[in-house]
Amino acid sequence: MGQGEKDSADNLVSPSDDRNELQVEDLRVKERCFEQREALPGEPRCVICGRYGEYICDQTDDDICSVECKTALLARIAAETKIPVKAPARIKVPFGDESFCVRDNNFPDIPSLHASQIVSLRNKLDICVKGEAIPDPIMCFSSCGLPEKLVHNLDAAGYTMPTPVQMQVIPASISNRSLLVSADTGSGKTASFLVPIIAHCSRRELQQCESKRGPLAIVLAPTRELCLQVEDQAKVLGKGLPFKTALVVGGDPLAQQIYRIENGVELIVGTPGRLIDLLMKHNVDLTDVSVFVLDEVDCLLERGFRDQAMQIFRALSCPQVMMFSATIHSEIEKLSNSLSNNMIHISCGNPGKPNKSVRQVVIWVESKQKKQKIFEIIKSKQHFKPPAVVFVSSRVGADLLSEAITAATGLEVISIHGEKTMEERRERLRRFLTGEVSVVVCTGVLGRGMDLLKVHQVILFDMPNSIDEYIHQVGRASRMGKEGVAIVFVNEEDRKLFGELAQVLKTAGAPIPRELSNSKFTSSISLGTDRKRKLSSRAHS
Ligand SMILES: Nc1ncnc2c1ncn2[C@@H]1O[C@H](COP(=O)(O)OP(=O)(O)OP(=O)(O)O)[C@@H](O)[C@H]1O
Repeated sequence: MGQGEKDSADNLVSPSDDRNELQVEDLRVKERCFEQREALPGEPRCVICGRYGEYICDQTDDDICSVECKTALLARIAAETKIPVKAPARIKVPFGDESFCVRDNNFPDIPSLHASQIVSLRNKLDICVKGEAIPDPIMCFSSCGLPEKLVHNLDAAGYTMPTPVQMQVIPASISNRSLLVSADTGSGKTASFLVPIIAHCSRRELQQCESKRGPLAIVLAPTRELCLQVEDQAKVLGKGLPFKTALVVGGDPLAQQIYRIENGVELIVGTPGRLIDLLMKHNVDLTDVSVFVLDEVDCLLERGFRDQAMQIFRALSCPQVMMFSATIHSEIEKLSNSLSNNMIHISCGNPGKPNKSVRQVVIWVESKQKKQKIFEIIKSKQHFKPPAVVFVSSRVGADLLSEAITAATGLEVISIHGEKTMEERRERLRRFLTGEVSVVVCTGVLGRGMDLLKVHQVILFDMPNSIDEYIHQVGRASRMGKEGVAIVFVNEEDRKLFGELAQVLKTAGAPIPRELSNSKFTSSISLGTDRKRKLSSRAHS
């Protein structure tokens, strides 16, 4: 079919037709929207996913791109006009054999949300969306055509229902849209990109469209620990499906990583530096990569990483791009629009601020008193809530402080930072996560994305370099909305952050130390108070 030609929808098969069992080779039209290309300027767009609207739906005359989108369109209309649309019989298959992958039902369940319900659902869940033809949010994992084994794995992982960010990101991602997503720390962003990736890779495998091919998706993250965590979660959710992963980070043997990729993986999770190595020096074939995720995107597009991330992006053949962080600013938004057109912006909860579930306790501590202060906290049964993470600003500081706390309190305290070998970082993180050790002193390597499940207390011994890093570090104390505490040491040396810190504390309703609120580096704007009136009243007193 020539470009721009419109095929009569008579050739389109709809779920109500007799032939429920579509055979790929029988299809003369695109079955799934990801097979369809992006619409060129001036071309019709699919009313469901926004890709090239190659066909006209025979029942509504709308532009659509595939059988899948036709189904979604008819289902939505049926839901609105309450005409029951016969959903295909689901094939129940026993999950005995781990290696068994279940053919997913080819058609999404009937979405039961009316247009006005969608608006109120988004309002209620603080989901803000910006873009064209945005797919409706899902209410449950089984309502968007995921492989049944994947839904089973989600349930087994305790994910009984999607979080707000997952409700909106998963359907948008499955519709192959490029996304820029900002949502609170600990709100489930990782699964929101892993679930569609696993579904996409499993389908490609099921269709056996090519016997030998390269990886299908890449997730980029700024730290090795975060890559480890993302890959672990991918393995858990992809268990028993035709889905293999490769971890590509510095510090691990390069040859093993290349060998694993060349033996066939669906997903690569890596840090920019090592991935560039594979691309440039070892010519790993990434032509089949159709999904590119940048986790902690604001960090990856900062000076140090940006060139590498863009170099990897340019080596791919115009993939679906999905970018995630809890702190995304306008500069990142502008840059993201250059990576893909027709981008959907999704914002959930209260991003750009510390998670509301974290109680911020900021105390003024002179640098010379910091050690004594942290010893007191850790020795206090009332204030110390292990397991705890202590953030410092330097690698040497992490080693020295962990030794000092061990000596002063008798507790075994370990340090993690970039100078340690990958084995040491893995082993120390394992000991902390398994509860063998109850305090870890670290630099920013654990500051972003790390899902330190049992941690509900963080101590910022040193303030980080930016208020964004502050938001991510205090965010380690609360996952999925569970209460946590962040104890923060601040003094004059942190004056460049006083304004933003005071603003963040004021917004959260957290107490502000007098030295901070009275400092000349804390502008009245950040405190929302008129200091002149305050000073003149003191002049009279
Ligand atoms: N649908 C769900 N139901 C229950 N728990 C979930 C669900 N989705 C994610 N979780 C859990 O919530 C925790 C936080 O998830 P995740 O680490 O993906 O958050 P995040 O938004 O990426 O956080 P950050 O911004 O800090 O990286 C994890 O322990 C994860 O297992």
